[in-house]
Amino acid sequence: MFLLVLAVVLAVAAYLFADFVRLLVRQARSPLTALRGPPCPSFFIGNLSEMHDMENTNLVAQWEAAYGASFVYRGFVGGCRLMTTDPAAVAHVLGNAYDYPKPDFVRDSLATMAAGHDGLLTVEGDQHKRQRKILTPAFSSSHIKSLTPVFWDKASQLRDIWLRLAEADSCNTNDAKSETPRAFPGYVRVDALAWLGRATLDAIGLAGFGYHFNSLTDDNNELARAFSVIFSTARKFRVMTVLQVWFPFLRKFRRNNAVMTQAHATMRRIGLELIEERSRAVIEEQRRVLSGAGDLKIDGDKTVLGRDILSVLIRSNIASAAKENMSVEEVLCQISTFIAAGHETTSSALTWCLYALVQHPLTQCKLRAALRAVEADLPSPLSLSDPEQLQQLTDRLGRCSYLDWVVRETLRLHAPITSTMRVCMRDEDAIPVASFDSDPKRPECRDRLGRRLNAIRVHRGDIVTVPIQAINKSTAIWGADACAFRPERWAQPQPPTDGAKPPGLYANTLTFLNGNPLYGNRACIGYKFALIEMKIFLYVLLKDIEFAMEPSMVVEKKVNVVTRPFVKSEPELGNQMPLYIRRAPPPTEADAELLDATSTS
Ligand code: HEM
Repeated sequence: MFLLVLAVVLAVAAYLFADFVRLLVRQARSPLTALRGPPCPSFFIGNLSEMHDMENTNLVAQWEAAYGASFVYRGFVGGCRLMTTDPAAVAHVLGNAYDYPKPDFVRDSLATMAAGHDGLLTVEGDQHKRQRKILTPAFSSSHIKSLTPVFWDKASQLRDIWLRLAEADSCNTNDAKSETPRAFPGYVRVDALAWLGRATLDAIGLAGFGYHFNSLTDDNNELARAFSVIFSTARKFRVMTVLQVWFPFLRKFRRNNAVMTQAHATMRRIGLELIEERSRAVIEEQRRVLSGAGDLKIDGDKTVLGRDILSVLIRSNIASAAKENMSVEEVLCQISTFIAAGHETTSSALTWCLYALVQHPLTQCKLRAALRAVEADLPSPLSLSDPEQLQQLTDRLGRCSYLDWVVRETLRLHAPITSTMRVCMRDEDAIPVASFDSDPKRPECRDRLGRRLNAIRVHRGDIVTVPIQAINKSTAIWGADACAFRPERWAQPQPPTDGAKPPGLYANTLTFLNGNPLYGNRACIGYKFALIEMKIFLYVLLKDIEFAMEPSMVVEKKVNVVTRPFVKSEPELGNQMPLYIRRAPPPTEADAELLDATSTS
């Protein structure tokens, strides 16, 4: 017995050792070793430890200033990874997404967090192309527009809850620290992150799957609890995590406690019930259409009985040729993928937007004036049950420039996903860099010996990091005030005005990434959903509520896939955004002047 155990241990050790040697050889032969980069503080984990806090330390900007737009940092056992803020290099990597997929340790980590191994976020190649084609109709502008009543409803529900809290005795609130400081008489403290998280979860549940989480009013929904367990179990930075990156074998030894297993089982059971229910409804819908019963006819999304994304996905799935269909397992993974991808990203964006507005009270006042002007000549009060009125208002919000500028500036400066990683799967490749002649402000790309490069050579297995947030606020792209929150910069038609623009899908930023339908489109499929949702929430909340923050409070960013706020002086409260709220005073004549300022800035 002892010998058998010894043999197994030796076999495993030999296997790991061989893998380790292969890794060292591959890393040593990578052409990336020729590039410049910061010193490596640790042989074992390279620069990874200092990068953990890079959204607060502006580390990438410091590295960019020292080594240019493309340089290498070190990963596990000194492996060189390319980091680039160069628009041409980023465009090449994102534009050839099927040759530059997410590394398998990233996919694996996203899959175990919630997205599943067969969801759109984690699949690659032909499977991704097929899924994206089936899912695209569910995210068309017209379809997203038909989902807006859900956003109006949830935003109004949150506003009413906040106003009730604000108007009740502040000592009676359930929020963590209800004591109102003297600086804010008449205000009450709420944790905006938690409340917005609940509201956006409710919204994705209804708009995505016709499922009522009711998390704004009920703490006990079992699916909401399952998701909260899964998200909060997101892994901490541990040596084991680093080892699992390179030795997939070790991923089998992840700590998966009973609560987590139970949460996954709940997610699966409810997901299957939802699919069955929706499939039955869609098949019945089609049967009635084919038999000529009732007044139903198939007319794109307009015949939707349930307008939710899952119904459209099932309908689109049924309409595809059999070999193009998604399996039940794949459909199941889309449910958790959309909840994972669409809920905390949007609540993070909204939370950071409110943060930016409390830091810039004049902008908050201007935005409120602009929002109040949107409904100036509509019958008042707004009726949520009048779809025509809601549609009219949604269209007007779409045309409110100042709201659009605030949303763009928030998503530029506070991208909820701050970086992404890709791995080269071509045997070798030359990643182009922006030429110095086309963009003289940009530092040239040079190797360790100081030689100017027109392209960066990479081999299969080389990792490329795209620092989304750092590119969004790069001074080389956005100018000297790149780090300032200044919505007025969007008064120009297409900022940034000179130099090479980042190859982003939205507002010349990389917040939603970008893609190429032929070679791999990994851009955010839900970006129109997120933008409309954000605008409706901001309209409903800002119009009636005034927000403030204790000036002494230092808020930092903590990145765990999504960026969340963290108050330095209150670490025991974890991620939070403590804001002070009160009912906004009625409009005054000064609002008209503010409104003028928004249109002339
Ligand atoms: C402000 C809100 C949002 C932001 C900033 C955001 C950002 C992103 C980013 C950066 C990616 C690419 C990730 C990568 O490849 O590394 C992505 C992908 C994705 N997003 Fe979003 N997202 C948001 C909202 C949403 C919403 C509301 C949904 C769904 C309802 C959604 C669904 C997805 C999906 C399914 C993918 C994977 C797409 C693919 O690989 O083909 N996102 N998102």
